[in-house]
Amino acid sequence: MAGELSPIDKAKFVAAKRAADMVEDGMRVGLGTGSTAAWLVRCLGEMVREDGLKIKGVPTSTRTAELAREVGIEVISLDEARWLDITIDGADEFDGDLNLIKGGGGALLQEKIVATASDQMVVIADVGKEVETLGAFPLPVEVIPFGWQTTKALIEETLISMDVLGRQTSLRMNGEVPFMTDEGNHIIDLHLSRIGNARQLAMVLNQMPGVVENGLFIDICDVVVVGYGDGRVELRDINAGTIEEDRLDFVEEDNLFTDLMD
Ligand SMILES: O=C(CO)[C@H](O)[C@H](O)COP(=O)(O)O
Repeated sequence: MAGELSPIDKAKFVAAKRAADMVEDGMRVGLGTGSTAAWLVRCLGEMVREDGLKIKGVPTSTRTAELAREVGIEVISLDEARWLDITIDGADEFDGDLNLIKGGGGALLQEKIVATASDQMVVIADVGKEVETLGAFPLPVEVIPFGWQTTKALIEETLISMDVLGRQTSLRMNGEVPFMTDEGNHIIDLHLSRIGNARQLAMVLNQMPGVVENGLFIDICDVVVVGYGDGRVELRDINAGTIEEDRLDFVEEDNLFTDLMD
């Protein structure tokens, strides 16, 4: 039942539901990856089925593509869409400038390509993802499998030369085998605790041979919709410099929520 959901799940749900209201008929929509983004896809699916909303979705992972099709959203590729009106995605951390760490779900490469090809990137997150300084969440770096141990060592040396706190790195695993991204790459997680200069680190990492992309999203996100476990949502808009507050009643009144949880 709905009442059994944790406050974090409720927070994710209200953030997703509020962001779904930003999607209009005819839009090409980037669909993020992760548990919060999955709520968004379900909300949009309901709007397509029940309200006749007409959108085309560009998923950022095979997981999201499957879910989007399942709930009735028309799926197209980024190359078919070329440019998107909006991308809505989750995040692992966001700071006061709306810079992000993403890639906890391993989809950072497609997520960054899709978000960058959008008029607007909206992040949906529970309030626990808000940080003063990025870095407590391990920073994912996507690397090609060829020579990954050499790339890992190079990253460690660079972290030392940049005087970054906490220089441990680990290859992400999927059970006994290295985790594989949708593009057939591996992920090295950087355990840094605190990233002093995220902009510089993002640039340095991407210059290394073997590195495909890193999970720092700098100056990409426009709006964060922050969800709280009691149903409140806040919209933080970096361009307008505003914070809007709203409240959604998710337990009694939302059919999607109760249907899914029953
Ligand atoms: O970047 C991501 C996937 O690559 C996700 O957006 C991020 O990990 C947040 O996930 P969740 O919504 O499940 O907390």
